[in-house]
Amino acid sequence: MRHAHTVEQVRAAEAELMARLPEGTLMQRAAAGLAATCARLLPRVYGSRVVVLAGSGDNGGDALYAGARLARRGAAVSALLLAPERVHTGGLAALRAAGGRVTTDQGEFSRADLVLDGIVGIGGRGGLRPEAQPYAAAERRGVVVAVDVPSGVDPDSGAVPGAALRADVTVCFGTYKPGLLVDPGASYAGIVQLVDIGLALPGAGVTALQHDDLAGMLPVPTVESDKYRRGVVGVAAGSARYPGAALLAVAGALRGGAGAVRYVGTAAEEVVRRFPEVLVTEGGPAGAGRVQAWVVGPGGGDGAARALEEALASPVPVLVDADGLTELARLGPAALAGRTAPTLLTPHTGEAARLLAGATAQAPPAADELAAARLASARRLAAEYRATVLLKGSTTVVAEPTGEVRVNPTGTSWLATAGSGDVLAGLAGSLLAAGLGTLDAASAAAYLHGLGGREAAAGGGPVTALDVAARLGSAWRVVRG
Ligand SMILES: NC(=O)C1=CN([C@@H]2O[C@H](COP(=O)(O)OP(=O)(O)OC[C@H]3O[C@@H](n4cnc5c(N)ncnc54)[C@H](OP(=O)(O)O)[C@@H]3O)[C@@H](O)[C@H]2O)[C@@H](O)CC1
Ligand SMILES: [K+]
Repeated sequence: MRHAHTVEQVRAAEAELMARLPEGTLMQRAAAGLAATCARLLPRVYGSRVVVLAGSGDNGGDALYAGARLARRGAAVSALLLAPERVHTGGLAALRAAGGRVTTDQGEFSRADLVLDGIVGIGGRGGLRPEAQPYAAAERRGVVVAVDVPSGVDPDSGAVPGAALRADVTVCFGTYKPGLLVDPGASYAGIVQLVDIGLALPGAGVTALQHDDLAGMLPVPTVESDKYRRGVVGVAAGSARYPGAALLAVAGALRGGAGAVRYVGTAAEEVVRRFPEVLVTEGGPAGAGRVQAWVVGPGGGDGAARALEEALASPVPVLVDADGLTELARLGPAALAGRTAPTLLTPHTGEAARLLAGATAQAPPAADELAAARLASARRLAAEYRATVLLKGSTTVVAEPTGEVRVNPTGTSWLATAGSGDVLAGLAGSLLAAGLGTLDAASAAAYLHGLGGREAAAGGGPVTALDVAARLGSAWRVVRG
């Protein structure tokens, strides 16, 4: 699991540790880890050209001290100072003492084998300032290593409010920052490496699953398992207008670990023809047999209102997607007030905007605003509806009403394809039926779905939702080792 902490949490832990250590110890730990990563990235340190972009704070100090360490190993290190009158004096002195120099030739940025971005770190606000903006657009031949955070990325939210420096590698200190894991910030961070500097941190509000976490979470049948013990997932999806959504949701549900899939709705004939193993019932959820979790809404059309009402009245977990969400936005959070079992909402940003409007009786916010602040948007929605919310997008995030968030590290932009969300809904519902809680089911489903998407897109071409569903089995095998 990757744990990410806010700037406020990092500052508090830093102050507590600094009070017990000789001055400068933390910065030296940070610089040592940074220099070690840079040395690994260079074919050889001796003779390579390194440029340090140094801003006015300790982030610049880290970069200058790391530059000094590389200079001592024979690199030709020069520093471009963004605020010369406020540069970190200790860092600059160390660099000079090691044979590094200050330059004003911005062209050195483009010629460097490696650039250290120490313009601004967790003290940064807003995008790059005018003096740093040319570097965001400049050509580069070497690798760019961001110090703690790519400059211009908001560490807490991942928002990129103006120009930012795109990194190939980000070396962060003490903990991950949420902005390194959530787009758009994550897309500026490249590969993120963590250097332990000894901070004692509280529980993380934002986490990201890794392969090992999935291996421990996914349901595994035992010798005593029968289909009912493994869970039956009910899928109320598809309509005369969108029969395909039923097939895609069922395709996802069949690969989520539940023992059986029960389909209710008007696409029953097509579903059985395609998937003979599925139990089918005409009508709505209320008249169907026993299930351990419901998925309602994909392609539901006019039938979505009734399916939603019946599913929400049941005492089992319910996942609401697509047309079910449109209906829920109309009803508002009151529709979930009487639920005794958990509810999982899986909106894209457009649906999230409608849901928020339904909760606040205000005009819906712009979907791109929600996407730019996706952590805050998902948290707000989860709090308003008192439900778990999986907000789809370039980084899918799952938020609990408590504010706890999991961000999904897998995925590919090829997943933004018609029907992909139907597969995800079926998969997550199946994991719910198999007994996972809403947070685990949603984040595990997003993870597997992302891996399936990556695998389907491995050749570099477009993928279809069915391609993704077909790869889910192998995604399970990958994470279970
Ligand atoms: N926490 C830890 O445990 C450890 C932290 N360490 C390191 O310290 C870093 C934090 O250092 P920090 O506090 O000095 O802040 P930092 O990010 O260098 O900014 C400095 C100043 O920049 C300015 N500024 C603001 N926005 C800007 C912008 N967009 N573009 C340009 N400038 C901008 C603003 O000043 P202003 O100009 O507004 O007066 C601000 O005060 C941290 O990221 C890590 O690298 C490690 O050494 C070890 C342990
Ligand atoms: K930086």
